[in-house]
Amino acid sequence: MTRHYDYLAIGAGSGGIASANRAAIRGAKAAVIEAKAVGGTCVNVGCVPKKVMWYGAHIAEALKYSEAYGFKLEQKGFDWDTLVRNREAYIERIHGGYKRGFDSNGVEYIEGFARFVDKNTVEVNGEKITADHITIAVGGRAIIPSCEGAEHGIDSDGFFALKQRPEKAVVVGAGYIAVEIAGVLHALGSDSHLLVRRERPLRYFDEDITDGLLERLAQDGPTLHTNTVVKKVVKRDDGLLDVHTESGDVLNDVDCLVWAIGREPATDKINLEAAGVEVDPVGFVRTDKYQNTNVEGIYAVGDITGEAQLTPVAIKAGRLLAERLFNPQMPDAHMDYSQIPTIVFSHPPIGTVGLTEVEAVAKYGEGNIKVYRSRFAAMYNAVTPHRALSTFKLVCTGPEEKVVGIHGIGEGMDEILQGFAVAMKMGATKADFDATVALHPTSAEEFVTLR
Ligand SMILES: Cc1cc2nc3c(=O)[nH]c(=O)nc-3n(C[C@H](O)[C@H](O)[C@H](O)COP(=O)(O)OP(=O)(O)OC[C@H]3O[C@@H](n4cnc5c(N)ncnc54)[C@H](O)[C@@H]3O)c2cc1C
Ligand SMILES: NC(=O)c1ccc[n+]([C@@H]2O[C@H](COP(=O)([O-])OP(=O)(O)OC[C@H]3O[C@@H](n4cnc5c(N)ncnc54)[C@H](O)[C@@H]3O)[C@@H](O)[C@H]2O)c1
Repeated sequence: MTRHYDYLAIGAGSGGIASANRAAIRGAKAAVIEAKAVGGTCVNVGCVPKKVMWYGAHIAEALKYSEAYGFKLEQKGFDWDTLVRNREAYIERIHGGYKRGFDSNGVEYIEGFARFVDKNTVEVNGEKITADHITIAVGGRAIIPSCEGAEHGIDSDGFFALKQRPEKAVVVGAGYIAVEIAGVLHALGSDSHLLVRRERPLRYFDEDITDGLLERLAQDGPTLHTNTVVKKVVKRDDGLLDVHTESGDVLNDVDCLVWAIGREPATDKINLEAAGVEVDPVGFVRTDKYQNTNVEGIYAVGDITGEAQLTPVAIKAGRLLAERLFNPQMPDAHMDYSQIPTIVFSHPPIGTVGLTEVEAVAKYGEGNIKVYRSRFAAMYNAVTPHRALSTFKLVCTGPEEKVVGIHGIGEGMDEILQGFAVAMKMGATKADFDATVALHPTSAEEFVTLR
């Protein structure tokens, strides 16, 4: 007997889970197949453990500020193991929540690695499973460079598997993951080094914001090595690493090397050819705006599509796909990939939505852009010896000064952005921002008092 479903998601990560649950809620007989752990990258080796580590780093920072707030604390050290244990217990509870969600929605959870047999059939653990609609939601994995000794480094999965705090860590890369991991390690007490190939990390972010990041890194952050490319990694007899750069420098005595140079799609082992699904030269499954692949009845959502690689994007795309397929009220449902807000959990966090100043000038012309920015000391650290500046910025266009870009680096930016992203999505102008009464005293009020 072959099991048959109306809807089958391959991969129980953000996109697969969300789409299967929504399909079942809309009445479809749905299943999701997972090779590793329910929740996928985000829950197990991504957003969730990262944010827990970031909160740990946040507490370390608060302890540093505590003296200026009058606390006389005797610190007895930091126990990495406790933080990791509590983090993993929390993730276990999330797993339980997902399983209960499947049960209550009527989604079948199948453990195993799926491979296509034909356009309506996959094979899992030797069993053939068929479905009318199949969604590829298999996500991606870290890229490891090909330099000599690269195998001595770990990726972000390896970072979350660390049993103890590294003494000296080198993190290679200039994107979200590199900035976040290097920042956490620094705050938790490792001698942390961030190696970027060019002149700054997060090069595609608004320059005022990355200027702010550079300033903060120089004040209190991992040591930044710009224009630095790793040439080879040598593992010594004592187990430590020497990381050699193209320019001849060597970072010695490294006990943790993390590669964070981007992620690649995991489409190579699922026998897509059998289904006739085309991938781009990198391996991403390109879709139309309805998440349709080139094969009828096969869809793709999440990181595997090469679109903004963020959990809420995978979730929204997955849910909207299920609505389109199984909810007669929503035959045109599809994801709007414009104006996606995003946070980098640096120290302090960076938040951004819409166009950078450079992108706005390219799109609308220099004469049609008005930029408002504020550099200010957040009260939180201004009363301590660790006074540091935040940068908030609005990019506006046209005579009505429609807000097309919101950017900030500063304490609380991770929680501030969401509401402002709603305003921007609704087409808010600078005058709308100004007409809103400020919340005082907050950092957020800077956005409605910009001159
Ligand atoms: C370190 C890190 C930090 C991150 N932090 C954030 C953050 O703070 N905020 C944010 O929005 N995003 C963050 N992301 C990105 C986010 O995790 C991804 O965008 C999101 O998980 C993508 O969801 P997905 O469903 O496309 O894929 P995934 O979550 O990767 O899920 C794919 C699943 O498919 C499974 N699978 C693969 N092949 C098969 C197969 N053949 N059969 C069965 N199962 C299979 C995998 O085991 C995996 O569980 C982070 C990512 C990383 C790596
Ligand atoms: N806070 C968040 O929302 C969050 C956090 C982590 C990851 N993510 C998602 O996961 C995706 C992957 O993150 P990422 O940081 O791995 O990738 P990324 O694409 O953001 O950044 C990779 C960086 O590595 C650099 N790079 C590439 N090859 C290199 C090499 N050989 N040597 C040195 N540097 C090299 C690139 O220039 C780039 O800056 C992100 O694009 C993001 O969408 C999101």
